[in-house]
Amino acid sequence: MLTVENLTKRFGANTAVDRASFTVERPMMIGIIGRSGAGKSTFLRMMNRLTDATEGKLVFEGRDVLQLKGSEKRLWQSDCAMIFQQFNLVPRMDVVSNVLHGTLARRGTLATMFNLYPREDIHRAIDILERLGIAAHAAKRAEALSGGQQQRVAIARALMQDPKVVLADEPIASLDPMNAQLVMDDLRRIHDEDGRMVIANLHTLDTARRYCDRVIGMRAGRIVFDGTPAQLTTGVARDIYGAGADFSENATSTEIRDPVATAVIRAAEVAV
Ligand SMILES: Nc1ncnc2c1ncn2[C@@H]1O[C@H](COP(=O)(O)OP(=O)(O)OP(=O)(O)O)[C@@H](O)[C@H]1O
Repeated sequence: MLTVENLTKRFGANTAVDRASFTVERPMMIGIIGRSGAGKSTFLRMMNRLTDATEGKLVFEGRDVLQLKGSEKRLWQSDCAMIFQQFNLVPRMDVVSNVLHGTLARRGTLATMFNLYPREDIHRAIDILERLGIAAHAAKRAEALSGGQQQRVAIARALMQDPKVVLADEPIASLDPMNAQLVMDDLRRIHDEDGRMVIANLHTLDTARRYCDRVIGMRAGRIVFDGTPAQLTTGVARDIYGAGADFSENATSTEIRDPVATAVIRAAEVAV
């Protein structure tokens, strides 16, 4: 369903992504790992057309999305929602309006200017917030929420687009371990329950191993590993990160392993 062929991005003399190629046969959860500057963000930005590729193809369900223009490109961007490290919400706007922003691509300018949303969209936004356990915060300003809650609002906004693919660029890099786990659980659920493809850039190995069906390792713009979490041994990881024999996986660990405390947080949030 997705074929990436020799995808390349150059910024002047710097090759950020260098002839990346891989194929995905069915929706799955894919983690992309690699050190800072490896080209992970540039890859995601090319995929949803925030950045133009220099060369190569990216074929999704039979169409090279790199060739799409105008309304077709906007439709693809709606099919391919993106979540960012810094949430990118409108801080002073309430949560439900932030979620409704996920419908912007298919709404008219006037309706957008005056915040006119169809009733069914408002109900759907609240249903999505409920599903993510944050409906109790619907009327609050986004800036009043914790980082983890804000990221879940960003996920709700993405789901509002009913996307086929969710791209997440370091979705947990700004979160504490507990909130990181809540956000990763939600990303996994929207793959498991909805069948959406999720591609997440992750800065921690243990998260990639724990949540992803497949892991792609990038180093200096190239794909140097593509396999299952089980194949991602410490030796392979050392290679991806270009580290020496003293490489410690703990340095890339979020230690998000406390299910009891997570359940307590979820229950407390629902009760608020
Ligand atoms: N807009 C840009 N202009 C020039 N160079 C850029 C631009 N965006 C990225 N680069 C360069 O491309 C390379 C890959 O950057 P990219 O942000 O994709 O890496 P990354 O793996 O996502 O790293 P990080 O985890 O730090 O975000 C880097 O050398 C970076 O400096």
